[in-house]
Amino acid sequence: MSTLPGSPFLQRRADGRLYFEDCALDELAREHGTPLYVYSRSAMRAALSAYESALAGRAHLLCYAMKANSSLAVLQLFAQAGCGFDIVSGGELQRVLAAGGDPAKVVFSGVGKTPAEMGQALQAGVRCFNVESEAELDKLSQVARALDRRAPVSLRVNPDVDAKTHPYISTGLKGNKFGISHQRALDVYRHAASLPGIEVVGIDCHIGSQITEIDPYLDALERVLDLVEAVEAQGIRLHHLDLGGGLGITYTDEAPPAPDALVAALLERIDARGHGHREILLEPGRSLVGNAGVLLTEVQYLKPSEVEGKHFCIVDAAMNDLMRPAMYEAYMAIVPCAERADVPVETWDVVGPVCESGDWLGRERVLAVREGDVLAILSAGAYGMSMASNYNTRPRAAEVMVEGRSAWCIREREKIEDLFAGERLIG
Ligand SMILES: Cc1ncc(COP(=O)(O)O)c(C=O)c1O
Ligand SMILES: N[C@@H](CCCC[NH3+])C(=O)O
Repeated sequence: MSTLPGSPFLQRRADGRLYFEDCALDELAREHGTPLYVYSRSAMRAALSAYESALAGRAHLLCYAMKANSSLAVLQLFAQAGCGFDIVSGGELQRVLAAGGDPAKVVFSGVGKTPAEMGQALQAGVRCFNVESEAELDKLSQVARALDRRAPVSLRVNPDVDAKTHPYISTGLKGNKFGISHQRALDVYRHAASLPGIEVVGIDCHIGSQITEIDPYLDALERVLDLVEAVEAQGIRLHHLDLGGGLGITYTDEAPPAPDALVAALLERIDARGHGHREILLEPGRSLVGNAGVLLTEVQYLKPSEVEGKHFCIVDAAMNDLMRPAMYEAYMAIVPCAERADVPVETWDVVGPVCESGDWLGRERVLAVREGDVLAILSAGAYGMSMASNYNTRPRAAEVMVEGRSAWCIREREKIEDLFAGERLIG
């Protein structure tokens, strides 16, 4: 038995087959078809309890950043465990409610909240708006007044800290569109405190995603705490510190800190500066679900190229199912669901059927494969299905949740008719 990168719940057993918990992945592929996302409930729960145990004894709220994986059964799991949610749209709020989540544990982030979304969130009674600009603050005050309410607000501060991650997923540098610069934030807090529709309740910061070091978090925390002290010196009380999400996972050989190591380092610094009485909010996404998911795909054709050394393994999943490789050149491990010794090992570019040269899932992968084999793309639980599209009129994949020997279909495969159901011919 051997464990693969990322999750102790994913194992290659003595029979040469890959199991998620006690479910053989080649069997799930046969039963449900491919492409197929498979998630492990135990892996998600284990990731959550790593955060929860590190925060035990503290006033805290974990707000799962649901953009990472917003499937209802995933949200249901976190809601039942008592989590809140970090949302970025009215649609995400509706999903939280549909999954049984508590709106009073929801924080609403995002640079472009519309007045309609603000109203919807106020009516639902969200815990806090993480406001990202002065213009948004003024709009939110107006919307709240019109509803005869006051909107609970944190300012999302941009601390200008390098999270040392891919430029597309860095959010805390001064050139990024996110948050209010830490130099301007004190003035904006004063303005917020003067607005009739706003009630200042906290401070928020989120510096990026797939972060593999603790130091950028501590650098950001120092700036946030400097600001908290300056704001409170003006008589404006900040109840909670929301330190965002962003903790990375292992895709191949990355070694990010474990959630408990990150939380311990943050709490130590918070206590050392005399802020230990504040409630801590965190917004982890990827680190709760990323390693708890795989994408299964069947090999359609093997196409050894005439060009020296280029061999294509054409599979039935594509960039529309899993966008990370095409979008960020992200490395995702790819392994066969059942090992075979009857074909030679070759170096393959694993590509999808979509009509784009950028439609690849893995380059130069050493695999022994034949047509009809099922491959597993690992660590696909975050930013996989939630970023899937219908490009090339491809229906989105089905999803299965496993726990022990049980497996539940949590999302049916989309049908072609679903894709143009709302379209109209003219005349
Ligand atoms: C505001 C906000 N909070 C939390 C997250 C979660 O990030 P991650 O999935 O990297 O933990 C994101 C995404 O980067 C985000 O934009
Ligand atoms: N979609 C990105 C993460 C974006 C984080 C959202 N702020 C990824 O797959 O890595």
